[in-house]
Amino acid sequence: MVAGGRIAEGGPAPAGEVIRTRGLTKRFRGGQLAVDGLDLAVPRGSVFGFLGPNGSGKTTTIRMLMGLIAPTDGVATVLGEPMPQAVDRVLPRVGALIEGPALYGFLSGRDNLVRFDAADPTADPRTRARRVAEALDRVGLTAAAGKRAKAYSLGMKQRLGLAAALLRPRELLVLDEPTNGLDPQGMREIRALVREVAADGTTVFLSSHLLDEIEQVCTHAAVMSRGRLVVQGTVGELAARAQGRLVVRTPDVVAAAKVLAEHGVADLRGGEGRVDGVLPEGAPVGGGSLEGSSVGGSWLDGSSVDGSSAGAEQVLAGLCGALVGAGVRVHGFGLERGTLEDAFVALTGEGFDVAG
Ligand SMILES: Nc1ncnc2c1ncn2[C@@H]1O[C@H](COP(=O)(O)OP(=O)(O)OP(=O)(O)O)[C@@H](O)[C@H]1O
Repeated sequence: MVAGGRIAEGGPAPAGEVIRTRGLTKRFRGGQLAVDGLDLAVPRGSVFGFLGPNGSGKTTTIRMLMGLIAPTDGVATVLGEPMPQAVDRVLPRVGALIEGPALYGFLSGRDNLVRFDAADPTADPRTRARRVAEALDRVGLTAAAGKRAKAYSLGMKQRLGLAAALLRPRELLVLDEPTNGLDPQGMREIRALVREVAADGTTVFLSSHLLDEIEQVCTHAAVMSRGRLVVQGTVGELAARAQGRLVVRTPDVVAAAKVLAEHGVADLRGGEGRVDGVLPEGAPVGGGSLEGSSVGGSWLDGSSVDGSSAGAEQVLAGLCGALVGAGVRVHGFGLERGTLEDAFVALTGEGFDVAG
């Protein structure tokens, strides 16, 4: 599919990718490898969460995507254009909020927006007041529009920054940790805004170190760890598959655990009428073997997601057959959905803040 491909007129689904990188790499002068061979694909129309612990390379990636710094190696395409080469053509189509908005504290919220709008050579001065009023309304700052920006709370400043990014219709909105430092109410406001913007058809790319934020607002996610992409896919795929635990309901707990252990199910836990455990990658099942791409850490390469569910089903069927064949009474059998947090901790071996 062509990167940045346009939606066909009247076409039902968003087509193409708004961001695509190949081998994108940034090594800073001091030798620090901040981003290491990143292959990222952000589908048009998605709310794409770029997740990773502090220092994992998110901001550096965003700065390369926006043409603020040049990559050491690799290529980045944004809205179908190469970056940073096409920065002048691409940036007018992108709203960005990176490292907090650059506001004049002594100016009112409204006058800050007037200033942003005036800095845009393509913005018609005759319709400026209307654009500014609409942007203020959109982020809920109409009542506070006359207040100096330095008197705004952090959440209000972020909303004003978003209003500035949304003064004109955008195809892509890029937000670097948009809720960082906000209280729960401020976070809710920003997340609601992100959802609204996305519902209007703008693709949103937002970085975060908060898992539940990604779960709440994003359709897709990519996980960074130490400059490398660990995984990317839809949020549903990530949560559902990376850490699903097999749950067997049975009165024969000991016998069931024995059979499951023999078939490679790990981390077995027995309880009242139930046994659960983890399907390991490559576990032998019913004489066959589990495909490497089906379950476990390595399946999420972004390309084999659909094909892998058939593999998982086969594994489950084999296990169920083995239990029944061994005389275990199976009253319930299935995979329990893991949370995104389970998935990411398993994939990165790192913990996350899950506040918010
Ligand atoms: N200008 C720079 N010079 C040298 N090293 C840098 C520079 N900018 C970032 N780094 C390093 O690159 C790595 C990635 O940083 P980056 O800011 O991209 O991570 P991040 O995931 O955005 O983290 P955070 O959430 O803390 O912003 C870190 O080790 C950081 O110290």
